[in-house]
Amino acid sequence: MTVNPAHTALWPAPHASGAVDATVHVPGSKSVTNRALVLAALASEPGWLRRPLRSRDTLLMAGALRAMGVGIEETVASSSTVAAGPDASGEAWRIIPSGLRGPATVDVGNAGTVMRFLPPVAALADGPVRFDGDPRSYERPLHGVIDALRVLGARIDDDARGSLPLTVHGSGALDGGTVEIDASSSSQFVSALLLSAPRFNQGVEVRHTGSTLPSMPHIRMTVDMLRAVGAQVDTPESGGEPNVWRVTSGALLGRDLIVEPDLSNAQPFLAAALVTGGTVVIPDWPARTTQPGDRLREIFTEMGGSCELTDRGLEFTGSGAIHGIDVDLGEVGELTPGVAAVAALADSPSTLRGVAHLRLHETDRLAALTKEINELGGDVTETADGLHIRPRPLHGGVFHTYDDHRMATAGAIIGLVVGGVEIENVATTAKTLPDFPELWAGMLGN
Ligand SMILES: O=C(O)C1=C[C@@H](OP(=O)(O)O)[C@@H](O)[C@H](O)C1
Ligand SMILES: C=C(OP(=O)(O)O)C(=O)O
Repeated sequence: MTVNPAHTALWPAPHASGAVDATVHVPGSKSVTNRALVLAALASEPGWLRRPLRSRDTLLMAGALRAMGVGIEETVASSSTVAAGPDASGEAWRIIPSGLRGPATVDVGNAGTVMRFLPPVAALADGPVRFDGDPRSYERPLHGVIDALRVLGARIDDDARGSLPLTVHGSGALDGGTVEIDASSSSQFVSALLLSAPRFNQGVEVRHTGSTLPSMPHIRMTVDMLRAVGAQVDTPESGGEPNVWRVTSGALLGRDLIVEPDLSNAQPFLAAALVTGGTVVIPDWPARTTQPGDRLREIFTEMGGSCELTDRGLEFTGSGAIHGIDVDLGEVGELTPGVAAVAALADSPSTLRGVAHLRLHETDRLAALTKEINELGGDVTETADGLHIRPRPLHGGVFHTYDDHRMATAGAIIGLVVGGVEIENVATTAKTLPDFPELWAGMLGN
């Protein structure tokens, strides 16, 4: 967790002069966009992706698939020309699968979805695919995917043993079969193996052997999206053995999918309503979703707000009071920075649990949140698996972000009600929400 000297630009976090009252159109989900790109690339016919997220992580995914020979055409569709209905107007990507090619080079940046979901795809290519990325990507766990792919028949050179950079020597096909993995450090190991498994000769049986498994909603998202393109998937929730997922080998359909707004990226805007006692509406909030951000309705209600799903979207209102919370965030780890920011402003202490694996996210998020909130006058301590947050009056100062988009948005939440907060490298939000400063200013009527 080091401050990046190349990114010392400071963004004065806008202060809210009163209760916010805004409607915020949140761009598409990173997790849905990147899964949809992988599944469309593996399909046996072209497909469409409408309202995709266009951000660093998704452009890296698209670039990597293109490098392996997949066609991705970016178009803007008008409401009168789309088959999927009027809601599908706007940006649309047409994905044209082809035989996956190597040699190719993939830049994963610091995208967990790219570094974990693509090595199994590369194993199906007909030549070597070299993976490299940001320095932090070398530190993020990848061994679960590498070891599993070897068991399933792939040849991989991982110079650094279990992490990036590495080369997958694709041979045009992969046996597949049964594999045991410990996915306690990232659910993305499981998702990665399941997503490509319909194209493995024998499909896959993934048996998770670790003591914990984070981010179950993201695994459900993988399973739902696989089924939506015609894959047969057996899961613990559909009557199978606990901790075992099976995907049958078979062709995938090309579909026409509208990407839901990214509900985890809706978090700072909902938090703005909560901490200023205002109202924020997020249009197109899905009535049913696997996105972990949907848990915000419950978490932020417990912390003092109230919400309702109406024809306009999710209408979230703060009461003026902000309460502490004792919550296990293991299933929804990516919400932790935003929950911690609100908790630092609450009227009672909070305990956030179940998120030890966040130490290996974009940065060590537990250390970063502790340091940055405490430097503004807060009282946060790390526990073995989370944070204790005792609210204290905060003051202005620089909030460092460690190349972590969710640190930047967490700092912005605090800056709404604490004068003089400056966010270092707010541009890091481009990982999943490139227009964050503009959306934030728009919410505030600036
Ligand atoms: O599969 C996905 O799209 C994700 C899974 C989660 O990863 P971990 O299980 O590694 O926390 C989450 O934190 C990440 O933002 C996105
Ligand atoms: C952990 C995150 O991302 P990644 O997909 O890189 O794991 C995140 O977005 O909070």
